[in-house]
Amino acid sequence: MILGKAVSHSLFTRSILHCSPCLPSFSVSSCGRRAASTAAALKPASDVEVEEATPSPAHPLTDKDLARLRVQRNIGVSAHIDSGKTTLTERILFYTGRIRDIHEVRGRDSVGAKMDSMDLEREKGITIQSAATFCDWETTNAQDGAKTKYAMNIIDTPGHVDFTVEVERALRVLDGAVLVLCAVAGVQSQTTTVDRQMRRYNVPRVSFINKMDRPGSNPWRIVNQIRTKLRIPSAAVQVPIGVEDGFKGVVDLVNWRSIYNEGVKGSTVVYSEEIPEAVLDFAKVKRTELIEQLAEVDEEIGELFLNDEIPTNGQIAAAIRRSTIGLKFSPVFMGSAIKNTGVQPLLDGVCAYLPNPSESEVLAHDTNLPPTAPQVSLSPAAEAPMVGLAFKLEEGRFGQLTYMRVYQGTLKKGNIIYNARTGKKVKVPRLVRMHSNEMEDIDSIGPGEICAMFGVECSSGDTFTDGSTNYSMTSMYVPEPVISLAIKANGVETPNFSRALNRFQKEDPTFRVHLDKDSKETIISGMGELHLEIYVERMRREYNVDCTTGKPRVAFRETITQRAEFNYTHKKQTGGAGQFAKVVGYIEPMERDPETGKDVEFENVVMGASIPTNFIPAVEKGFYEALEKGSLSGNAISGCRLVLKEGGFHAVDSSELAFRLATIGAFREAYKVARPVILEPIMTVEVVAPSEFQSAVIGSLNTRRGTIVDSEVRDDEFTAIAEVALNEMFGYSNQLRGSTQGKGEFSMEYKHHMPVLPNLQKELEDAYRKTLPASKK
Ligand SMILES: Nc1nc2c(ncn2[C@@H]2O[C@H](COP(=O)(O)OP(=O)(O)OP(=O)(O)O)[C@@H](O)[C@H]2O)c(=O)[nH]1
Repeated sequence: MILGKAVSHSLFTRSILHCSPCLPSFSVSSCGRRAASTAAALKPASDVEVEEATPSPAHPLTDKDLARLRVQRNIGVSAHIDSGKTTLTERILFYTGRIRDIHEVRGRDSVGAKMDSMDLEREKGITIQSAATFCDWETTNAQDGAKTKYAMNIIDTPGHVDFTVEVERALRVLDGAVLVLCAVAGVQSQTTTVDRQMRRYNVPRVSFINKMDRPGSNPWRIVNQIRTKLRIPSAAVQVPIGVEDGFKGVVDLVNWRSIYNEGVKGSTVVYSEEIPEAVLDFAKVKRTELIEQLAEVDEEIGELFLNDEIPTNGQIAAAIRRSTIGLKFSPVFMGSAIKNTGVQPLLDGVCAYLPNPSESEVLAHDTNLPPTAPQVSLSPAAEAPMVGLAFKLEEGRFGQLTYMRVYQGTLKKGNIIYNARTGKKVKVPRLVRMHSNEMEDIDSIGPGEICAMFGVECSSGDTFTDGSTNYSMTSMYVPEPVISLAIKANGVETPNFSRALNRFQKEDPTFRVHLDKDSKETIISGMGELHLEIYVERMRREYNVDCTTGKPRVAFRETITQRAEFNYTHKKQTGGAGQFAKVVGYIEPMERDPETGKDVEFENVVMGASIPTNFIPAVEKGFYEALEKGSLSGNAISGCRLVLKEGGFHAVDSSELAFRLATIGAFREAYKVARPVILEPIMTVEVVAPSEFQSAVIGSLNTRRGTIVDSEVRDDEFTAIAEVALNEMFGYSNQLRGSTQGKGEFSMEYKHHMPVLPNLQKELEDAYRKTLPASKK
């Protein structure tokens, strides 16, 4: 465990989360992607002929499209920290021929894993940025030996929750995922976070129980946890041959055969029709369990089951595929990435059971239509008008790189494309396919594929079209920062200081920078200490800027609890041109959008010409400026909508400045009446420690005003999950170490912001008032 150990030197140890109870089965959300209709009765390529999904009526898929899409997979590898995602991906790259040798995460050869391409990642042994790679995989049909070559885009995402936005980005654009779990630790706090993110974007997943070689590994406990903790109907599609040190292969329950890895680094896969005697009976039981689970979620198997008929291998495989794509089931694979066992069968499973790009419906808004109009369904037809989503920006050695998933049509080098948000057009000068930090130039990219473009300025989450449509895709969910600190360049501040901060902000929407107007300090905010630490370190390494940082502070926020009207006139007549602007409207509390995380909004409902339209943007600007600093504690204001109803202007004295200042003044007045409160981040804290320390751990969480929401005792260790205010977590890693003889581990993740207790509110208000100049008190 890299970071959660109680020996961590850091103030807070990094954050991970247990989500609130999940829905019993996957729900359909409107995050721009809907689960594919299961009616298409999709069958696995490795076993039976594949039927394709219903084509979009507007742009039907041609046979050529279908042939291309059928063998395409865009998948992510996600999990709790240290489950072995990077180690697994390294094997995948090796077996698919992408890399010539395997290098371990923090391995002795000091090369580091391919996908951890940043120096910092290799040093710390953690994944910080998600890396995309492209590879091929050939499967062999178990029945007739027919071979099929698949093209895969794989994204290895960070497990650490401070970099959660990287996971969001990846899942937004992937068609399927591999959820990696440790065979000993099982479902951990971050597993549930990743699970929630997969649900948000309706991403079907196969599960992979890794580390089967570890002492104490127990895949059946993990399968059970997937069912009960993640509430996903699931069943193993394999049974291990040998345990722990003796783990040497798996029984394939679908095709009823044994699979072993042999040769150099397990690169030869040996199939045998003989099932070892030691596991034969058990494998039969588990195959029956697989069929029973499928009967619960799949009609065809359900029917056969009721009639006491035994499904064929092909029928079982087809049912797994249908129910996985239909978000009703997750097949469970097992292996040991480090021991090179079970990885190739997992790859076969990815091809067999995860969807191709035509099998999930992707939606976009037509911005020509009113926002309430139904969204349009995009079609992965090569000849359709191009629509793509820029999901990640990265500034590398060669300039800005923009990662894009093309959803519809074809993107070609030299094409003119339009940014749907800004309306700006841009020529695509260079198109590449990424392999971690190396690239391959390409001339064009078809729908359903992932590529990177050079020289395309935009923000992450922007939609690009070829200009013939006005489609725009919803962006991804961006959580609120929870921690902030003041940062200052040592010595004279060079332009590199702001250059670096600007670049990081563009790359990462959870990293924010603002200038505190009163203290004149630059404040950076993010998802956790490690998150900010990494950026400070990157400033030093990549921009040659050494910085001093202040003490990490909790990112408190302010919000309003009731609606308040305003009717405000800003008037100034001090010789020369005067200033005049009048604004009338109200502010009201606003719920956070569960999809995008947006919780502030400006709405203009002015009828007639009481405010000329050219001044409206100045009102909006004034509103956002006023939100930067609440009057209670100086923290930013969230959860607030401003509605502008009418106003007044003067032919000579009205200006943008006057309207901006009028709005700030109006907001400040209304804010006092809107019963403002201070909010603090509440974290979900997970502690794992030997059972003998249970009462000490629970006691310490209680004294920190924590609410215990779940606990579990296993053999000789226990897990406690509590909700605790981040402000109460200072010094917790030291305390935990002391109270558990260094054997306890903890992790935490942001849950939500909640109003602080009245005494803390008073304390924060008093402290803030002291920092203000006399005129503002
Ligand atoms: N015993 C055992 N150890 C493994 C296995 N796979 C990975 N590990 C070890 O587990 C540790 C974490 O592996 P990583 O591949 O870095 O895990 P990760 O999930 O990518 O970690 P983050 O990127 O930090 O989230 C490393 O020390 C690996 O050597 C496995 O199959 N068996």
